[in-house]
Amino acid sequence: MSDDDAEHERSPVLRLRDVTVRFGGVVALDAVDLDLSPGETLGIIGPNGAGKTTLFDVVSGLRAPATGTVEFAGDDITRRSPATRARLGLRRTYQATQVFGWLSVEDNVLTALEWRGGGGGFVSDLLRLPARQQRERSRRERVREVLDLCGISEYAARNAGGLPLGVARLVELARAIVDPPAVLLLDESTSGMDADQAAILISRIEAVGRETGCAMLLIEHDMEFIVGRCDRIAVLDSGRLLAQGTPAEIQANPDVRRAYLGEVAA
Ligand SMILES: Nc1ncnc2c1ncn2[C@@H]1O[C@H](COP(=O)(O)OP(=O)(O)OP(=O)(O)O)[C@@H](O)[C@H]1O
Repeated sequence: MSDDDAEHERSPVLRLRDVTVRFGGVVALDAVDLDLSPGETLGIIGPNGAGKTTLFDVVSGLRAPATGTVEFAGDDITRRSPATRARLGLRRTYQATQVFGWLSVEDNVLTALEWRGGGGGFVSDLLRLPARQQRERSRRERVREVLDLCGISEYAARNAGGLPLGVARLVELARAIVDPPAVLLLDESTSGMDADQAAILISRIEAVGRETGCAMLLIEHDMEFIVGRCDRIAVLDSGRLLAQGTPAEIQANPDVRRAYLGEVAA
């Protein structure tokens, strides 16, 4: 490996500097600096209103910060659209699932591949050229692989509308990773689920992390998952980055215990 390659592997895939977001008088994010390394899993925790969702909105491009920058793989993407960011390899799932209810599960995942390009173009579609058919086959194969990885192969032909919440979230996960991401943002994936559904989803998220090697940014209220699965944890409180570190460091941090766990200083 050359020095350049080694440097590239070490440099953050996502870098936030001095990111501030205000809503009128409310400072939702206050000069936040944050780095995410390639392949790393970083959990974002904090009390209600701490700024977690706003942070995801800034990273995914739904909200422009008042000040500060967002860099992805070394490029400044602060002013890039959410669609451009997704195409670059920055994907997000939402608390409210966003599947197309009128399509099959397989087609839901296929469309996530299609809109990111490589569809062969209109003329190719019209003439049904062999190259186009070959691409279609390999795309379907890729979709099946991903359905398998997410544990939802048995639902492939089912209409995505009206699926149980746990399965719908897995469809969304499949859509986010079918074209392998560099960074995956998971927003409270397990919210609204019972413990069994949540455990299945968490094990699939872990499998996705292992298989794709993508970096993950997680907002999650399941502390067992956050502590057990994340390489690092960042704690937001009233828009400020209160602390970041390994799960053990965060669990032992007195400021975090006070702010997040409501502990009173001795
Ligand atoms: N669109 C908005 N307009 C006005 N204020 C907003 C808006 N979005 C967020 N806020 C405020 O910004 C602060 C941060 O909100 P945010 O939703 O990012 O927090 P959060 O940590 O995700 O909270 P929760 O855990 O409850 O989802 C809060 O005080 C919230 O009321």
